[in-house]
Amino acid sequence: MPRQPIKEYLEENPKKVLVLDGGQGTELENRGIHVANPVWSTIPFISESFWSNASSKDREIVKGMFQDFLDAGADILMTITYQTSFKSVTENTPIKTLKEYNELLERIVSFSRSCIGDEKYLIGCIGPWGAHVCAEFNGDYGGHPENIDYYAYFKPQLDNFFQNKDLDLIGFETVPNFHELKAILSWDDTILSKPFYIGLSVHENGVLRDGTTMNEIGYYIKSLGSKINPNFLLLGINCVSFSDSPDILESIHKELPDMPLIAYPNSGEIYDTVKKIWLPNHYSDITWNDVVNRYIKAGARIIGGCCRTMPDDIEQVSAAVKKSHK
Ligand code: MET
Ligand SMILES: [Zn+2]
Repeated sequence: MPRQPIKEYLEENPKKVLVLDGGQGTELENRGIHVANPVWSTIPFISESFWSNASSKDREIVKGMFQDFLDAGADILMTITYQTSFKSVTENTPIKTLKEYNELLERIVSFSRSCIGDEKYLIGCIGPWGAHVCAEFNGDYGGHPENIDYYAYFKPQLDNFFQNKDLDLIGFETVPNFHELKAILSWDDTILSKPFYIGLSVHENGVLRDGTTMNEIGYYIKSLGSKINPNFLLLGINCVSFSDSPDILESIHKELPDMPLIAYPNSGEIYDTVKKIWLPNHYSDITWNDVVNRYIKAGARIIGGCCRTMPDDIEQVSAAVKKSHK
């Protein structure tokens, strides 16, 4: 077994920080894949030619992206499965059965593993319910978010990922709603049977997108006490504003000082949904080095980038992490 189990690695090396890759969906878009469709960055994997034609252009693009993140210094990379829930895939692609869906996930995971080799860690990435209903950035899960059957939504992807030995960690990303967070934390280690983390989607002003404060989240997690799933390894933030992210991570650390954290912000650019362009980040004087140092002081153990962060960003994260290890 070339990789030490990630839980053991984090426990035995309390001062070490792992470098995560950058924003994959937006990076594939930069490289020419048209991701504007209901299953977003899953799209290249839906076409049979991706699998049957070894020199398919999309295949080269995905491989090239993984290689560039590896060259930038990533220790841990993600499968491109943010919008690959059973519901999204079966409603929007020719894939209709559980058998075909499982084949799709197995192909994606084993392809990702072949791109990154056996030594790096691989995260099975799972987008929130919000990714299915376009609500990751407003947390609006309708009138009765408590009645949504989150388990039914996640189950096919979870069942598949939890039995796949190529995956070291499961990532619930961009979770914007407190009811969804509580649902995930209510599942025990028979359901969530391998290490997982939760990345929260947090507004610039520091509250979860649905308005829940970090204090309420901290209080809730502490109240679970020994009932907490032992596979819950890290809590953190992803796809939040680059410049506000250190304050946000520090606020989580203040509530839960012993919790290992994960942080991977977006580039800080804002997407103009009308003009369909990215508008610049107004705080470009803040560097990755500053951000990474503040994250590490606040208990971060995995650091990388989300949407619109590129290999060049990961190189800067990696340089800052290396300096901190000296
Ligand atoms: C909307 S956040 C998207 C996160 C996902 N891991 C990606 O970069 O593709
Ligand atoms: Zn993102």
